[in-house]
Amino acid sequence: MKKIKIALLGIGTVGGGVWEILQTNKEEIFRNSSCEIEVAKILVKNTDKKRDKAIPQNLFTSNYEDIVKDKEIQIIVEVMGGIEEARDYIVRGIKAKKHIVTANKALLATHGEEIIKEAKTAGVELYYEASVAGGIPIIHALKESLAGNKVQQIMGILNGTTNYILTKMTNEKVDFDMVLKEAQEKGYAEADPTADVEGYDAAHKLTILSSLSFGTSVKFHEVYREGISKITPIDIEYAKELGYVIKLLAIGKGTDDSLELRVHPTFIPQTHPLASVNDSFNAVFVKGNAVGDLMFYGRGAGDLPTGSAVVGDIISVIKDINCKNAAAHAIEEKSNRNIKPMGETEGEYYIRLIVNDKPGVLGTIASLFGKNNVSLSSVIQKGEGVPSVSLVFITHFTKEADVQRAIEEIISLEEVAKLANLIRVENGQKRMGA
Ligand SMILES: NC(=O)C1=CN([C@@H]2O[C@H](COP(=O)(O)OP(=O)(O)OC[C@H]3O[C@@H](n4cnc5c(N)ncnc54)[C@H](OP(=O)(O)O)[C@@H]3O)[C@@H](O)[C@H]2O)C=CC1
Ligand SMILES: N[C@@H](CC=O)C(=O)O
Ligand code: NA
Repeated sequence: MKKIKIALLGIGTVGGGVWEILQTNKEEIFRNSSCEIEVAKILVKNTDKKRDKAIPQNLFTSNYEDIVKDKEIQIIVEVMGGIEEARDYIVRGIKAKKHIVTANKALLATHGEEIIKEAKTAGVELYYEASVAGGIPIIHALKESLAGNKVQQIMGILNGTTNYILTKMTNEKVDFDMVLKEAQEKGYAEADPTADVEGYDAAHKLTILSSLSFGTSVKFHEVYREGISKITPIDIEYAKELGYVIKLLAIGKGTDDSLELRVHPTFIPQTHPLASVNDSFNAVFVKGNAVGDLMFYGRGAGDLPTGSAVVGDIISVIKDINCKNAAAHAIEEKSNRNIKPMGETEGEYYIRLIVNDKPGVLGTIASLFGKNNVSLSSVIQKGEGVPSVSLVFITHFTKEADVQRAIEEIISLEEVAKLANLIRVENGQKRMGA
């Protein structure tokens, strides 16, 4: 029986899932790869740590040299996280002619281009299915099954933590801070939740997805990013009243000459397929010019779902080694499309203002929207009889820069106390009259 030796860099949540799948699904893995996979070494920070899996102690090392210098190890599986150390280990592994599987979205979003170049130069394989939407096979789908399409749009719920928080806020009408605290206590959200709640994690994933979808090298800093920490139960209630739900969406849209890349809270119609993706689930909606609309749904995190993607990648490497099939990558391709500045993007907008309820205030605000080419489709006023009221507007299809200019002028009015929120609306298409 042919045996292939691999090393794991890390055996935390994801590494533990990989270990478990390799033990439990030996038969299936052999059937699909014609190989027996042996974990020859595991890199950890602390070799003395008590582990809840029965792993032979002699596999552990805290010295990367034990792995990179071992000629029998053919595949390095990086599931340790972090950026600079992971980059160094991966590049050194590639130079030592080892194939790489990684789950590290932060690394790929920041150094993907360099790593892919190194892998190509060395003639080794690099797979990263687990880096976007965990167990959902979206990378494979874009690289293989959808390779004959011009991808026009990708729209995803790519972060489980924020989707869990927004779902709870929607169902239980509770504040962001309260749900976050509870999610941290239950271990759903990290102690430092910034990467998730401020949209960095989703933006890392969108960087990788849009590079593949649009065949161009997208840089992380080119993705517009806004998190969910400013969303309140009031906005969620207005969304409901207007027929929407609020989701943190990662959106990539491509035309022949430009790309739009953004992560932000979004109003989506209650009837949109992404509206019913709840709790910590992920989903990716893809529109291809041949295939039409597709939706991928599943678990974007967790030991076994993410481990499933990693083990699938290990098997792909084994197949490639055996049939010498070079993988195609787009992260390194140079763009011939401009990334649209946020001001040039177009859409509909939900705008909530707190104003002093004086005669004429609505007219003044409406005329400032009009003066800046922003046409309004709905207006709601709540809080009659009190000095401050909420004024809620949904605009027609309009340019972001026009909306921002109108808001700047509106909030400088004496009668306007503040802009309580601005949330972009995705209707999928321009509506009648927009
Ligand atoms: N958790 C998830 O559901 C998902 C995670 N990912 C990605 O997978 C990667 C791993 O995440 P996760 O499993 O959650 O991480 P964990 O923190 O659970 O585990 C990290 C593991 O790597 C080891 N490690 C960390 N840093 C070093 C280092 N500098 N040198 C040696 N060993 C190190 C740790 O060692 P020790 O055990 O000694 O502490 C631990 O075993 C990340 O890139 C993450 O973004 C992707 C999709 C989903
Ligand atoms: N923190 C991420 C998990 C892995 O990608 C999430 O909440 O989705
Ligand atoms: Na995936």
